[in-house]
Amino acid sequence: MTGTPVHPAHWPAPAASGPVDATVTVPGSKSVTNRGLVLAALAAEPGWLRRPLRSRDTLLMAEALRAMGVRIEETVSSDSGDAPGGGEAWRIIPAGLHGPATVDVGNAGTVMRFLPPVAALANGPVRFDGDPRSYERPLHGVINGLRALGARIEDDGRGALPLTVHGGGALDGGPVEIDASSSSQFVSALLLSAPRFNQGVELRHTGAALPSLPHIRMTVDMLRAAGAAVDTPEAGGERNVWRVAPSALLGRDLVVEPDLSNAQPFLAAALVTGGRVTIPDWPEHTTQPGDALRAIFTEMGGSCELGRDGLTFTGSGRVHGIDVDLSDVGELTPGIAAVAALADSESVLRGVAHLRLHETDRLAALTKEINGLGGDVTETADGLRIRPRPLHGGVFHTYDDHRLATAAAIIGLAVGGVEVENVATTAKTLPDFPGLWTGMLGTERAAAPAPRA
Ligand SMILES: O=C(O)C1=C[C@@H](OP(=O)(O)O)[C@@H](O)[C@H](O)C1
Ligand SMILES: C=C(OP(=O)(O)O)C(=O)O
Repeated sequence: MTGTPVHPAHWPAPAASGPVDATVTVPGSKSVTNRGLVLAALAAEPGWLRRPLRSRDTLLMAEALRAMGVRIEETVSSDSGDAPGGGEAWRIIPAGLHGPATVDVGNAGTVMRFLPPVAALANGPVRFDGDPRSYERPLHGVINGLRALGARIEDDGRGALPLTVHGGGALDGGPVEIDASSSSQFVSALLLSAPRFNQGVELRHTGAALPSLPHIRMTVDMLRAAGAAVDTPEAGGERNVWRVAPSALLGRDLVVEPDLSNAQPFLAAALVTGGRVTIPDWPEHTTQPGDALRAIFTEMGGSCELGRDGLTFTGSGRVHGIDVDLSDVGELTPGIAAVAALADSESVLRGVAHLRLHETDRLAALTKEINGLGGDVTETADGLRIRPRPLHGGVFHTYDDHRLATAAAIIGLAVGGVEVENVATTAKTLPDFPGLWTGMLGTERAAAPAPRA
């Protein structure tokens, strides 16, 4: 392990003493939970979310919907937590949406983008505010889009928080063009509420490349599963256009998949230590971007098998660099950068310029912090170039970014003396990350691997 912390408030990232061999149950998906909450709140009847993620981002979403009149009851069923119907469940009971209300978005992209359209459907003013960083994250696509669709919004003209949506109880809807090149969440936001707009929506993205396409597919899939008619005329040659017809939404009974992006550090631990990690309940089919880790980490030196027990990822003991376009799966970048810093060859991570506007400027933060441990990372116009170097211990700053903290933990497995500043920031999307991490390490195989049963 790592000895005395250099700063008592910092978390000494545990080094692995051998190959990890663990099964890690990862909590529910942030993206599915927060879409599920919004769709259930807009539905015509009550619904259930089972195994929801309970983390800062999802609790802020639930609190905001409650502030607008929705009832959300948190229950723990006495059935086994392993059964699809067992464990924690939230019952969502929609009601007439109303202001006055205040919404704290924290630093949750899903809350700051998905809820202004909901507020436009409410009766009365809804004020949006959040962490200092939320003032810097782009929101112009949602603000401009909603105004074009008939909403009244009071803001300071920067295309960002804070703002007040003066809901009129209904919204015209209709055709609208936005530039969503800085966040796919602008598109998801307008689509999620669109069945409740009088004319639905015909949404067209007009800017440069659109990031995080799997997250838009997740929005479309979940809308359809709730009974909405969504047309994506891509097949007819019309790209970046979505049509949602006005309709009532059904109350669903939805079991939330594990968060595959939060599975990343655990899979990375298998890769970096040449060990083996199983993630139970890995879905066979999913729109979550984390599913891409099967291919990405395999290319970086491991192998994986999807079976009855879940996804088992096995490291080979060697870690290779990678040249990869991450525009579809940008939220995986910090974890991939951490593994790349420990690889046997150079990596180039492309297509993720929009990460400069995430929880922090992730490209600058990863460059500074990995280089602070002796690494050689340079920023490119749209990503990172990472040349592995022998690393040493030191403080890894996290800038209130959960994925910076988990990236630091990955590096700490292989590099003694890494101190993670504010590891508690992982609570944005992952309750008790340090507990899960040390639990995984508690099951490390001894230096000589024990025979498998
Ligand atoms: O819709 C979603 O649930 C998300 C979309 C993506 O946002 P961007 O398109 O802004 O990168 C992703 O990075 C974020 O973590 C979650
Ligand atoms: C970009 C992320 O979050 P947000 O939903 O706040 O945009 C993320 O979780 O990596």
